[in-house]
Amino acid sequence: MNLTSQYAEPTMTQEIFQATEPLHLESGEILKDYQLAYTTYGQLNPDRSNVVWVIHALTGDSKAAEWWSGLIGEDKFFDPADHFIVCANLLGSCYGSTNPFSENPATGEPYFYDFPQVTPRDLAASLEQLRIHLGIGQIHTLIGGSLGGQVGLEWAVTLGQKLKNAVILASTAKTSPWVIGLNETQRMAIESDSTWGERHELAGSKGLEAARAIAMVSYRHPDDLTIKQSDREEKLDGFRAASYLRYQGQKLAKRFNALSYWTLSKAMDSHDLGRNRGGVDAAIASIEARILTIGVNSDLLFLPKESQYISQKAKRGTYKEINSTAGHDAFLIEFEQLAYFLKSYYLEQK
Ligand SMILES: CC(=O)SCCNC(=O)CCNC(=O)[C@H](O)C(C)(C)COP(=O)(O)OP(=O)(O)OC[C@H]1O[C@@H](n2cnc3c(N)ncnc32)[C@H](O)[C@@H]1OP(=O)(O)O
Ligand SMILES: N[C@@H](CCO)C(=O)O
Repeated sequence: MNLTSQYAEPTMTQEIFQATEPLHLESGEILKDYQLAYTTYGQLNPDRSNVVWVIHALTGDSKAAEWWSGLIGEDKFFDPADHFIVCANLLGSCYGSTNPFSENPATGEPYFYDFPQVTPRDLAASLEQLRIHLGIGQIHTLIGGSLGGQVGLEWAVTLGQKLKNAVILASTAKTSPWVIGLNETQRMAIESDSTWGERHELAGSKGLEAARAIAMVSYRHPDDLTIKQSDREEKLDGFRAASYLRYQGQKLAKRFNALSYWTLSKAMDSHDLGRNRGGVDAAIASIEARILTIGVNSDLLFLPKESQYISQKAKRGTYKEINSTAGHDAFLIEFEQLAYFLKSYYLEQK
């Protein structure tokens, strides 16, 4: 299959990878038949040394040049004229990869609530199968933020010398109780929707709206809302911040579903790079690639010190910090700073 999107640059292709090997999950369950939807931009160069592998965050998709348009595209830092850029939709997500609405081979029906628990390590293992399928021997740069950074770290451990650079943004080596708590409040919101438990794609969608609104508060910083959502007039109700959060909830519920959200937020909670590896420090130190971690000074979700910690414990780590009032999502927004950090990082010799 080679679908060409009307929005695509000429060198973009979207494909489906159908796995031939089952995926043995950390939970002990086995995902027998699974697929990954992936997008590529540009061409592999003759010595196959120009691979940039992008990993999306919680609600992203494989079209990295759309949601990271300031970083990927013609004349951008990662230009398809120079790089072969790959991004796959993560397992569990609803943009073409196997997810809770896919057919469960054991029953012939959609998985719905029986979709197995997946972890960032499992997600990395599925990407590894795609790498092998694509015949990519070495990845020049693996880059991902938030959940994408967790998956990137997991994959960096197992890729060994097949990876040259890992760029991990606004992420962590082990999910903090704070983030797990925030995610649990969002799942509680989903559970409180009376349609949760029903077997269709809109199940839990009002709950998902509330979950996204809660999440958005953690993706922003108080200063950001003060700048963008202060009310000019004196009032008792009908505040801009309230309508902003309601709108953001509705916007996500139109393009996502509660079961995928549940699956991926559980994956985020389960992240522990050090599990069965002698702890987080040993796991970070085992990464052969150079690592650039980028924190956000105003991130209230994955704190900048968590990103800094990874670079401190890495064999060859560098830390940079985005200065922004945007909060956690700054890694999806502050393109000039990102491009500057990347440029200086690649110029450094380590
Ligand atoms: C198929 C797909 O789309 S998947 C891929 C896209 N998504 C991803 O990859 C996930 C990562 N991206 C994101 O999370 C987001 O896109 C971000 C963080 C980069 C930017 O978020 P945005 O919602 O675009 O920006 P922001 O927080 O400033 O909100 C702007 C929106 O809120 C609306 N808004 C702003 N203030 C208010 C208010 N007081 N009341 C109601 N609505 C408001 C704006 O009109 C705008 O609406 P629009 O999105 O329909 O144009
Ligand atoms: N705003 C990001 C989430 C946090 O990384 C997303 O919706 O994927």
